[in-house]
Amino acid sequence: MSQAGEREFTKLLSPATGYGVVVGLGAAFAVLMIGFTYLQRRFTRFDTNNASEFATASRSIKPGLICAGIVSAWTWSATLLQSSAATYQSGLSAAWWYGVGGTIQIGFFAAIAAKVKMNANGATTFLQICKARYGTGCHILFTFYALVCAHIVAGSLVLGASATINALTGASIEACNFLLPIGIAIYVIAGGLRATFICDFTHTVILFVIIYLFMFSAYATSPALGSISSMYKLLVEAAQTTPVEGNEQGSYLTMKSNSGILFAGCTIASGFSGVFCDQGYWQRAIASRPESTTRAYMLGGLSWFAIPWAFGTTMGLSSRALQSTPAYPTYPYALSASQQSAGLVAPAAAVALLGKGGAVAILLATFMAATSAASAELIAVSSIVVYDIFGTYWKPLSGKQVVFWSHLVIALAAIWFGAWSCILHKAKIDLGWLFYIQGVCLTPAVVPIGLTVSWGRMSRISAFYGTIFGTVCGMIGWMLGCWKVYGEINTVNLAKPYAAISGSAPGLVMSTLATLILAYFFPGSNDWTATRAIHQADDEASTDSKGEPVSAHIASAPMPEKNFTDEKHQDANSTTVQTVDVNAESPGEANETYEREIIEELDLGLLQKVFVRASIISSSMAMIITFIVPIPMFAAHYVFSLGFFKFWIVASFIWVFLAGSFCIILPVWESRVELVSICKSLLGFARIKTKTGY
Ligand SMILES: NC(N)=O
Repeated sequence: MSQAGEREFTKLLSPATGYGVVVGLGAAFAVLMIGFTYLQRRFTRFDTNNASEFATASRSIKPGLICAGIVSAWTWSATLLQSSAATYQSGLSAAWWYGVGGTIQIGFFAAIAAKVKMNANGATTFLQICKARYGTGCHILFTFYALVCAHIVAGSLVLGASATINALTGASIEACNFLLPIGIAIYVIAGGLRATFICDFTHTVILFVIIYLFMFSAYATSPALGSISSMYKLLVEAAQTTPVEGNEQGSYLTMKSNSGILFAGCTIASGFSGVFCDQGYWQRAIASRPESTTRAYMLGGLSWFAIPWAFGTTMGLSSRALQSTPAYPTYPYALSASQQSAGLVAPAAAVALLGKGGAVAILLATFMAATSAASAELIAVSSIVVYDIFGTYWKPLSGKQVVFWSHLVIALAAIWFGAWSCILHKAKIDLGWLFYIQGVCLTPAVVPIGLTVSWGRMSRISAFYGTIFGTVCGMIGWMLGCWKVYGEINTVNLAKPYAAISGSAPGLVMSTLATLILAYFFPGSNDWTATRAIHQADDEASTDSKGEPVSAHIASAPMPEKNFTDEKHQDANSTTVQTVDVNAESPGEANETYEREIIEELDLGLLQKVFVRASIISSSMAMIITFIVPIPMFAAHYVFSLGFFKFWIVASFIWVFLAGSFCIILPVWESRVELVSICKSLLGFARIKTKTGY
């Protein structure tokens, strides 16, 4: 049993290693992206100097890469660290609930994404849809929510990663707060949204490999644990020495956990707000091919579930099981409350399982999680600022101006996120705090935003006042809950679970009720003409007949005749491959025209069917993972037998392997033609270079 007291984390790695990972890997990704962007410009029809390619990847991404992108963008530092911390505290139910709390929203978002394609396929941000439907008041309100969301997400990504790097290596938290987002900004600027998808893919591959590594170590190879049975035995002992209050028999091996259920409520609220208020999610829905958006989101949601469930279970339980062993980094003490809240449960397990190698692996996993999600966040913020603030309230922007301002905003946002994370750190706000507060702050906007793209009855009044009413109820509930349950309203108590749920539940429920009631009495016109007329800024689309730029926000320019041919023509004499557009003069025009083809070819009837199918599948999936699997075990007060625990762990292995296949193999398979073509072109190009000597 661990002694009472606390001490600092043993640092197995040097600060130089910490800086090396942050700066070195950041630079490696930047080089990769610059190389990728070069290949993309040279051998494909897509050019990142084009505004819509930069912000929406020309709406052409295939489902496998979208799936990897969703998994990657939704795998935050918190997904790894907070799921493990909650499992350490409440037992294995918490990892399941963390998975539920993030997955069901992605399922519902899959249905909403079909509606985006039907009703506003030319939009770049969800805020443009709000503006087109409701006007300025709602646009400003939801822009505020989107920016609050970006700040909470960015803070938790950067702070979670910096705290882990600091605990493992001693590198300064403040320095990491700046170095992480700045390194990410460099590669995002180099490659735009398509580049972040490619980086997401690379990150996801590395992340899954590290998850497999820890799972095999915990359940098969580690001398300290090494089998499911020995994990089970140590957890039974832990329940005797440090039982969990509110769990059946104080056990870590039960779904009957009061703190687990409370965590479920908080994580579901936090997850809904993190999906619907985050432009990063809409950006991905907009970036995908219309016909595959929903499938990609479904696959993404199911794949993502494996990460908190499998990783949280493995690392949270390993940390609990091994905390009395000398290899544990705070031995002979358990982790303090502040160390747990800072997200150090998984790093502690990694070190206890694999020593220095484990420290390096968790460092890499945290870095990958933070960078891939933060890259999505940087693009999201730049889209909001450029399209919804500059383009809407300052002046119309041409495509070139959009790209210029996007680059500048990404660079400034990266520096600001560094400063913002330092402010939070100085205010003693950490990953756990931000996790609980996210639902409180953002749930009132979830349903009004979701219905904006999907329900014709929504009106300016129902969206605006529904959100405001939910916000007021949520804030009152938050303060009252904190005061009644914890006795005093202060920073620490406000982010405790009962306070958080007293704020997020009324925020979600009351805003939903108010929105529905107001929409009944003050219905909208069910007219989607304005949202379907939204078009993003591009070199061609944003210039009117006199060559003047038109609004980057809504340009209802008529669609041009199709003039793009998708074929790549190989010049037999030069052996170099070029994208040839028979009429377009520049790659920018090629992007533009390709995209317009996609927009023109939308089959609304088919998309409506996709919407209905996605709604049915996501509701069924939500029922299964939220009620059918866990609730009977909760109601029966079931404590896992060794046999059932083995089944549970094997199921998590299978799920994580399937998820890995979706995210790693599918994107490569789908792009096999392009990959082979680029490889052939590269080989041909290299041969010519050798022959001609330049
Ligand atoms: N992305 C989350 N909720 O971990």
